[in-house]
Formats: sequence, structure tokens, C-alpha cells
Amino acid sequence: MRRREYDEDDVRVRPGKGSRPRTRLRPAHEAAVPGFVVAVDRGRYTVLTGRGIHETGPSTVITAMKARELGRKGIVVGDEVALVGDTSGKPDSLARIVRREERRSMLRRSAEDYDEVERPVVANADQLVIVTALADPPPRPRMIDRLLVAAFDADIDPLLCLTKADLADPDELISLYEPLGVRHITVRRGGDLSELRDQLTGRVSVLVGHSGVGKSTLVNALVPTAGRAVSHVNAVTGRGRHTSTSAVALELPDGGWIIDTPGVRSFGLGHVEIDNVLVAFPDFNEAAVDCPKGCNHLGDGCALDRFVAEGHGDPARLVSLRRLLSSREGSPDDD
Ligand SMILES: Nc1nc2c(ncn2[C@@H]2O[C@H](COP(=O)(O)OP(=O)(O)OP(=O)(O)O)[C@@H](O)[C@H]2O)c(=O)[nH]1
Ligand SMILES: [Zn+2]
Repeated sequence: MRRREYDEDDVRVRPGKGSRPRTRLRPAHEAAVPGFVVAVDRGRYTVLTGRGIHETGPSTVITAMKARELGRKGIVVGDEVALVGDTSGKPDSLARIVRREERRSMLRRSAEDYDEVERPVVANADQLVIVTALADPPPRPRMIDRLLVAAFDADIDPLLCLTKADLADPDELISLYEPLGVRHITVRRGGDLSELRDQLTGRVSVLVGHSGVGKSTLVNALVPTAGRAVSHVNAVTGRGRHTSTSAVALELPDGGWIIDTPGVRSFGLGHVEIDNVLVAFPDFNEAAVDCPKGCNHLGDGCALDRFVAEGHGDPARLVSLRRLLSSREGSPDDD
């Protein structure tokens, strides 16, 4: 039940009358070089080759474009791909991505009518770091809830990273997330980051947060070469840091990657399936089998009410789960 297909853009075409069986695909590119995508900009992909996403050692950074045979298949930061052509990484060389490997996870947000900025979609992350300032700007619990729903839906572990601890006390905010069992870490500029580093080392973590929460301050402290890495990417893509609208993957000194995304103001959840979120709550899973078909688990005949009333489940957890689920009903940029 847990594993899902993360192919958001594979369109299923039902064969109609008279359609002939598809001929076999072209031969696989056996000599293709594996790599993973660290940045995307206007049809140009920056790809790290020479080692896997979880390996250390020498690597080559190359620029690539999508081969035609990929068709509409989207390639995002974090994707593992196979490349052919000039994979030397020399200046002005251009390789071709001929295959996208199966994704282990996929963080996405729904497009909004009024939002034309590229969606910060990231593949293969194992952790979603929700960066929130304790003050200046004030925390937005509705937004945190929405990001948690996206993480649970995508099967990515959430981590709450509370910044600017010098400005406000974290206890009240933390108590909101305690029943959900969400891990949290409090940091401040110039403070000790070892606890956060422990959580990041060896993993692929996406960082999301509203502009001004101190995400750049954090990224620069975690990856001292971040500025250079980003300007390298921007030298390739011809863009400056602040005009960049897509995510960038940066390697941590002790292993692992952080994927920095542009500041988010809203996070659409139109794509989320309630059942995927509920899977992240194993204590309620079995009870939900007794729910009416299509239950939104917010009330009205929901079997979780009886389950908790009979003392089988934690009432605070049900309240929190319902708060998360109902965050889908609000506007995508609600506070
Ligand atoms: N008081 C305090 N201020 C901080 C802290 N961390 C960052 N700041 C300040 O908060 C402001 C925003 O920090 P940034 O790191 O630029 O925030 P950001 O989230 O990257 O914002 P964008 O660059 O707009 O995406 C800056 O003026 C920082 O100096 C902190 O721990 N405490
Ligand atoms: Zn229900």
C-alpha cells in the first residue's frame, strides 16, 4: 500500500478501436552514463556524473538537454538520469538525457491560476525541511500544515527547522506539532548547527520556507561553498541568484545533499490524496477501513471518531490529523 507510482506526467492513453499495438521501444542506451540533476533552467540541466547521489568521491558536472525520445517526461532537480553524447563536462559541451530512472519520492505542489512561477518540484528527496522563523516574519502554522500534508503525501520525512531563536520562544509552536510526532530543531544565526547537521548528513533534504525566514543564512552556514556552487550553476544557465526560480542541489561537506528552493508564498495541495496522507498515520490506518467510502475523515460518519471515543487512539493526534487534512480546504496561501 505504501509504495506509489511517482510519475506525474506519464499520460495514460487507452488504446482505442483500431489502434495497433505499439512497436517495441528503441534499443536501450547501454553505454549511457548515469548522473543526477542538480539544477534545471530553461531546458538546460546541470547534472553530476561519476558517482551516485549517496556516494562520495570524484565527480564531473556536465550540462545536458533532454533527448527527444523523452517526450513530455519531466526532469526535475534530484532526478536520476542516463546521458549520452558529450559527457566530458568541458566548456560548451552538451550531453543528452535519454532516460529518467524510477523515482523514490516526488515532492510537488499544484499549479495555481495566478501563480506562473515554476513549481518547486523535487525528486528523490528523503526529507522535507520546513524552515520557519520564530519571528520576523511570524510563523504561519497553516502554511506549515500544508507543507506537512505535502510531505506525508509524497512519503518524505518532514523536519521542522525553527530559525531566529534569538527573537522568540519556540515552545508554543512546537506544542502544535508534538501530537504529530514531527521532528523539530531550533537554530539561530551564528549558533551551533551540529544537531541539524546530524539530521542532514547522508540524506537528500529539500529546504522550503517563506522568503526572509533565514534560509540563505542557513544554507551558507551548512555549505560554505554554496555561493560558488550557485554561481557556477548560474554561469551555466546565465541567471543570477535572485532571479533563479528553480531549486538547486548543494552537497554537504560531510555527505548528503540539500536542495534549496526559492521562497514559497503559497503551496497548492490540489493533487494530494487523503489516503496517502493517512498512510503516514499507522495508528489510524486500520480503523479507517470502517469509514464510509470516500470519507474525508473530517467528521460525519468517520470511523476515527468512534475509534478514539472507545479509547483506541490518541484524541490529540486525531485533532492534529484533521487540522492537517482541513488545511487542504483553505486557500493555498492562507496563514
Ligand atoms: N535575528 C535574527 N535574524 C536572522 C537570523 N537568521 C537570519 N536573519 C536575518 O533575516 C533576514 C533574512 O535572512 P535570509 O537568510 O536572507 O532569508 P531567506 O529566507 O534566505 O530570504 P530570501 O533570501 O528572501 O529567500 C536577514 O536580514 C538575516 O540577516 C537569526 O537567527 N536571527
Ligand atoms: Zn474517516
